[in-house]
Amino acid sequence: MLWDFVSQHWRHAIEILVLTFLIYQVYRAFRATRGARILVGLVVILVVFTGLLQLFKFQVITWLVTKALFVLLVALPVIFQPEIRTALARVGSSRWLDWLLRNERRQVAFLGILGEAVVSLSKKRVGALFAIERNISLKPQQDTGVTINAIFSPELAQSLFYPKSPLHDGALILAEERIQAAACVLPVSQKELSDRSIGLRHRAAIGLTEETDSVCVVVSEETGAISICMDGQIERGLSVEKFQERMEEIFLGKSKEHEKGVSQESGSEADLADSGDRDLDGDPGATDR
Ligand SMILES: Nc1ncnc2c1ncn2[C@@H]1O[C@H](COP(=O)(O)OP(=O)(O)OP(=O)(O)O)[C@@H](O)[C@H]1O
Repeated sequence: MLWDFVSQHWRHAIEILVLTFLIYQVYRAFRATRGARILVGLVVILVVFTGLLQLFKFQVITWLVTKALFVLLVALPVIFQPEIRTALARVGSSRWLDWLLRNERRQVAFLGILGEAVVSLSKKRVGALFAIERNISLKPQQDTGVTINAIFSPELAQSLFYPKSPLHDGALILAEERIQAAACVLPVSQKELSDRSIGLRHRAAIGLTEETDSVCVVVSEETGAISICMDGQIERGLSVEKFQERMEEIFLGKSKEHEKGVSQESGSEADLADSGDRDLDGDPGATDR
């Protein structure tokens, strides 16, 4: 009985909620403007008038009012032009937009710090493995290491990976732009890689990204080479510029024009999947799938 009622009317309930929300937002945007009273007055007159017409069933007047309403609808944006501009300006500075912009600014700052840390570790040939949490929680991997829960800074990252530091072995887990834990053990990929020289640090990065949607960044202790792992793929031997570019693409959704050129040169995604390897930047580094 109740189920029948719910299955018949759930769409109406959603419609009512959406309309209520929209009407309230329009009211909020307009309430402090000069035209708000005119709008309220118009709506009241319209409701009363339509009610009376329904009650007395005056057909000709109803027809006239319907036509006039159409003209009014076209005229409304002209009459309320200043109010609409103010309301739109308010939407532009709304908290939602602020939140989105702030979020992007935080991500940009985070990528800047990560870039600084990675470049410095690479120059000094200090081995490092960063695992960046996205939608899937890395709590199980965090629990294998030592909780840090600190603001992420290049200096702290370098100290943690410093070879004589007690926490330098294993991965640093980053989540919500903070260092959550250090010396974490990641699942090592078992798949066969075309490059057999790939060691455990890189395999652990591949392994984690096979199991989760996280992104891993590896700095090789041997060569200082920078790699990015995502979806079980590794992109190796990235230049600093290429690394920054790829990270922006992954986290900010920014794609650079000339990347199209690179992908055209090195073949489509499907070709790459077939070949099993791909060169990302013409360096000796390759991508293993
Ligand atoms: N399962 C794991 N999870 C996290 N880190 C790991 C794991 N296994 C190994 N490591 C890290 O990798 C280091 C060993 O790296 P190894 O030399 O085998 O790898 P590599 O991929 O060749 O890296 P590099 O180029 O830096 O030498 C260990 O000291 C440890 O810090």
